[in-house]
This record gives sequence, C-alpha cells and structure tokens, in this order.
Amino acid sequence: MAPTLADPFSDSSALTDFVINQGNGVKGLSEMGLRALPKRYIQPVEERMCMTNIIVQEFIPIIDMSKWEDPKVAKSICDAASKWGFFQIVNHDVPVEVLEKVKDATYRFFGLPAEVKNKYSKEHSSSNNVRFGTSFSPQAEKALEWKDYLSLFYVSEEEASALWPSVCREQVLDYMKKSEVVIKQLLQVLMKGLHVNEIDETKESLLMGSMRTNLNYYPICPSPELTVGVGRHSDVSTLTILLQDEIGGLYVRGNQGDNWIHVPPIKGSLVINVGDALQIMSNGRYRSVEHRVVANGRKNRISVPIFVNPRPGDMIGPLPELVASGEKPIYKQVLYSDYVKHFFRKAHDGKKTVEFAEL
Ligand SMILES: COc1cc(/C=C/C(=O)SCCNC(=O)CCNC(=O)[C@H](O)C(C)(C)COP(=O)(O)OP(=O)(O)OC[C@H]2O[C@@H](n3cnc4c(N)ncnc43)[C@H](O)[C@@H]2OP(=O)(O)O)ccc1O
Ligand SMILES: O=C(O)CCC(=O)C(=O)O
Ligand SMILES: [Fe+2]
Repeated sequence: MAPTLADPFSDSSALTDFVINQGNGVKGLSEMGLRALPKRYIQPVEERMCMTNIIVQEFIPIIDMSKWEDPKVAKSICDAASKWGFFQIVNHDVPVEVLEKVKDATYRFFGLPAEVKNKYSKEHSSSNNVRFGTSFSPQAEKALEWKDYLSLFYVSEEEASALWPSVCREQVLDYMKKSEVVIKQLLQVLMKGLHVNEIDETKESLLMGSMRTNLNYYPICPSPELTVGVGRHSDVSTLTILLQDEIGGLYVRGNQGDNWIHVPPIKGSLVINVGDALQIMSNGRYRSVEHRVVANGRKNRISVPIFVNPRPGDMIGPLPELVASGEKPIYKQVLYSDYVKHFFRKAHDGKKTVEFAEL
C-alpha cells in the first residue's frame, strides 16, 4: 500500500521500500502528487543546474548523414567527436516510424503496474541482462536521481524473446537492428580519422561487440530545481546513440569552464556521443564529454540510449595502429567489464571514471 500524503517519507526506509523494493520508482512518487521533494532527492547545490551557467548561443553540431562518405561530412563528424564529444545526426537511415514505435513502447513499459515492472528489478530479474531500476546506483549515492530505467543487454534474439518484457521487446530489437547501419557508418568515419582504414572482424567486435539499450523515464518532479534527472557523467560506451522525445533537458559540458549547452530536441534526429571506451581507444583524440539531465516540473520525459560497447571480456587500450605510429599511450590496457563495474559501483562523478584507465 502507498504511504499516506501527510508526511509520507519522513523515514528514509519507507522511501526505499516504496521506490526501490516495491518497484514504484520515482514514477510512483510523482503520481502520488507529492508537494515537496523527499529529502533523499535533494542534491548538493553544486550538483544542481544553475541557469547562469547555460550558454544559450552555442549548439552542438547537427550533421546531415545523407552524404556521410563525403570527405567534408566525414571531417565534420571527426571534428565534432574531438571538439564536443557530442553531435546530432539528421537524414540518417533509421526510419522515423521505428523511433516513434520505441518511444511508444517505452511509455507502455513504464505504464505497467509496479509489481509487473518489479519482476525485472535487480532482486527479482531472472538475468543480470535485464534490469529495471531507479536513480543510477542507489546503494552508492548520497542523493538520489529523479529517473527510472529499464536496461536491456543484448545477447541474442532467443534470449530477448525469453527474457525481455513483451510490451517493448520487438520495438527495442528493431531500433537496435535499424541503428546498426548508422553505427557502422559512424565508426568507419571515426576510424578513418585516426588513419585506421580497415575495420576487420576483430576490430568491429572491439568497437561494437556488445550493445545495451536503456529506456529512461523522467516523471514530473515536484521541485525540479533541487534535484537532477541524471547527474554529471560520461558514458562508458564506445558510442551512444540517443533518442530523446520533444521535451528537452539534456545538457552537455561546453569547452570552457563550468558552462553547459542544451541539446535541443529535433524530430527524427539522433544524438550521438563518444563514450569513455572510444576516448581510451583513440588515445584521447575523441572525447567522452560530461552530460546531465535536468528534472522537469511540468512534463514527463523519456529517452532511449543505445550504448555501443566492446564485449565485457575485451581488453581496451589505445589502438595498436596509434601506438605503432609513435604516439605515446596515455591509457593502459584494462578489462572492459572491470571498467564498467567501476563505473556502476559509484555515484555519478563527472569524468572521474576514466582515471581508472590512466597511465
Ligand atoms: C542506469 O543509469 C545510467 C546508466 C548509464 C549507462 C551508461 C553506459 O555507458 S552503459 C554501457 C555499459 N557497457 C556494457 O554494459 C557492456 C559491457 N557489460 C559488462 O561489462 C557487464 O555486463 C556488466 C555491466 C559489468 C555487468 O556484468 P555482471 O557480471 O553482470 O556484473 P555485476 O556484478 O552484476 O554488476 C556489476 C555492478 O554494476 C551494476 N550494474 C550491472 N548492470 C547494471 C545496469 N544495467 N544498470 C545499473 N547498474 C548495473 C550492478 O548492480 C553491480 O553493482 P553492485 O554494487 O551491485 O555490485 C549512464 C547514466 C545513467 O544514469
Ligand atoms: O536522457 C538523456 O537525454 C540522456 C541520458 C543519459 O545520459 C544516459 O542514459 O546515459
Ligand atoms: Fe549518458
């Protein structure tokens, strides 16, 4: 039963029980119509978004993928990956219907009763590859984040058929499959920019051997200015392909100081960002850049990132082609699953994860 509205979560264990153990998530809190934000979601002042740090006149690049092989387009992709770590693509090969269907599927999953979603929680899921959760790493976080998610690690169609929730399975699989073409185009261009001209099977597996899709749900928040949707972090992927809805709220760190740039929603576009694995493999030429999501007081928001990764058992480090050309490596070789575990076992902490691989 939901706690009463009088002072519902004066006791933090009641909050943990309702949000985490019973699987109500922050969606459940939001739908109770709370007037005040529970204390555990109040972020320290330095982690809240300050409007004066937003640069309104700057934008991350928008790249037309219809001529992706044109040297000028290829250069703009490599430049964006080096300078901003983020860009948006338009006129790519992922059909807009596929994107619309995966957004509908996201709403369908989060619309399920808490007890159904909770079957996929860390405690109840029959596999580590399917996980429904809230915030980022609640055991490690002093202040929680205002977001629920479903995380789906792809192993095979058979496993997805057996384990993924039926309300979103087909749509997520289709989104992943249709995105592969654009992922390969981007990786081909980015490797060429490093003078790595051939992507053989081993290299392809190292760059994109595993994929994880998250469905993110950010419900309406009673005091959005006191909390965050997602705190400052860089992704641990090679590349992330992010579908966002029309609400907005994703900010990327600008090139100077404590400045943040909004990523405006563009219908049919996909946001692309470099993850830590590519920063490490490119020996720092391409940059994984900090980003964060604000909470919203008026509208629910969803996003659907595909994290394109090495395989858990791969060793990652600066690519041999770069080292052979005389470049001094700035990162060591690390086991990718060790890197990812290091990321998941702490709260979001900006760009600190990458220190794990520094020489
Ligand atoms: C959730 O909010 C997020 C997420 C993100 C994500 C950004 C990314 O870039 S995700 C891409 C990560 N790469 C991969 O998943 C590919 C490689 N995969 C692996 O190496 C492994 O599958 C593994 C992720 C390391 C899990 O391996 P396993 O052997 O099952 O290890 P465990 O011991 O079970 O887990 C280790 C540790 O991580 C926590 N965890 C595992 N999966 C998830 C998940 N999907 N979401 C959140 N946390 C996860 C798990 O609880 C363990 O922690 P303990 O404290 O319990 O030990 C960006 C921003 C966000 O806000
Ligand atoms: O929701 C978004 O726009 C971004 C989410 C994000 O950064 C992530 O899931 O890693
Ligand atoms: Fe992210």
